[in-house]
Amino acid sequence: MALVAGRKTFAAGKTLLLRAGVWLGAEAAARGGNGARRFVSQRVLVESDVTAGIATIKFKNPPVNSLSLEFLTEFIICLEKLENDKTYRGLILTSDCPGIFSAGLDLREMCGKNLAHYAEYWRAIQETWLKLYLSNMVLVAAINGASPAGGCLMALSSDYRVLADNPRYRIGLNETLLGIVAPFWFKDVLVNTIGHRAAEHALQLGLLFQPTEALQVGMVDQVVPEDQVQSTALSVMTEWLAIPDHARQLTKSMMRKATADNLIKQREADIQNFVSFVSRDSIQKSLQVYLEKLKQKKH
Ligand SMILES: CCCCCCCC/C=C/C=C/CC(=O)SCCNC(=O)CCNC(=O)[C@H](O)C(C)(C)COP(=O)(O)OP(=O)(O)OC[C@H]1O[C@@H](n2cnc3c(N)ncnc32)[C@H](O)[C@@H]1OP(=O)(O)O
Repeated sequence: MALVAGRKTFAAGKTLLLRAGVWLGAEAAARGGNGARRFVSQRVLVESDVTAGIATIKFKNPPVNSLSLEFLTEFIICLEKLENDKTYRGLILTSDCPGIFSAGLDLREMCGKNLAHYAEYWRAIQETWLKLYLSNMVLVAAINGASPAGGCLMALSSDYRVLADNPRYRIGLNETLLGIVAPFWFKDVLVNTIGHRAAEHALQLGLLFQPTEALQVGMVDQVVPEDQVQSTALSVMTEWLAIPDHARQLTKSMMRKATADNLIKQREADIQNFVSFVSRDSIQKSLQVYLEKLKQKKH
């Protein structure tokens, strides 16, 4: 396994410093005789079935798979590796943390840091989304836990969503409950998925849906018993992979390009908006109060 500190070049000529210890791994992994490979990085686990052309990324950033800068850096590298390796036509996104798909953006990255940090963080969030949303692979989200805000966005950016039938696993864009506003491109993805009226309702109230409600509103495509999430994701994937890649990829691009371009053409302005919004005293206060409430919940 190669442990390195280096630089990753992102769009717009910007760079994101890779933290020491990030896996850049040459196929570090055990390679079984049956075509199965397993890449190991600290926060992102990649399992793959070379014969089927399917990889599975398991988020492994306990306790809640928050999207910290370190997690995002590893995740982007893994995505790029899979995207560039033509062996893989399908990718399943799921979690290695019991009961949590992802708690969304890491609130600690948005609190008490300097402006340059907020800008670096937001660029990584944008990059992650663009890579997911525009992936040539078929993406299936096997949602095996709670999925608020940024966690929900990751699921919404997939091509198909399977959610475990557990009332504790709520999913939605709850930003207003934190006193913050979902960025326009989060909103666009939600509108594309559930329609304008339902999205307006859900966004203003910061609704987190239980599985049956999420299915009803169209936020997920299937709700299945918890122990069937992975097998269902796999059989959905097989169905999607039966479609010729070029036709499916062009269709996906036709459906998604305008939404992605909307961000791409104003990435820098979007970063500046985020930085000035999140650094306001009132927003810092709201985020701190929210984090404190999360901590106190236990006691
Ligand atoms: C004018 C227009 C300008 C527009 C500009 C845009 C501006 C802003 C954009 C921001 C967009 C943000 C999107 C987001 O993703 S914000 C994050 C939203 N996430 C949440 O609300 C989830 C919060 N967490 C939970 O609800 C729960 O933790 C849950 C995921 C359901 C898991 O519950 P449970 O298993 O009971 O675990 P705990 O709550 O006890 O949490 C364990 C520890 O983890 C910490 N934690 C939880 N979530 C986060 C998080 N998102 N970031 C950082 N840390 C988190 C929690 O505090 C506990 O910590 P500790 O053990 O130290 O007490």
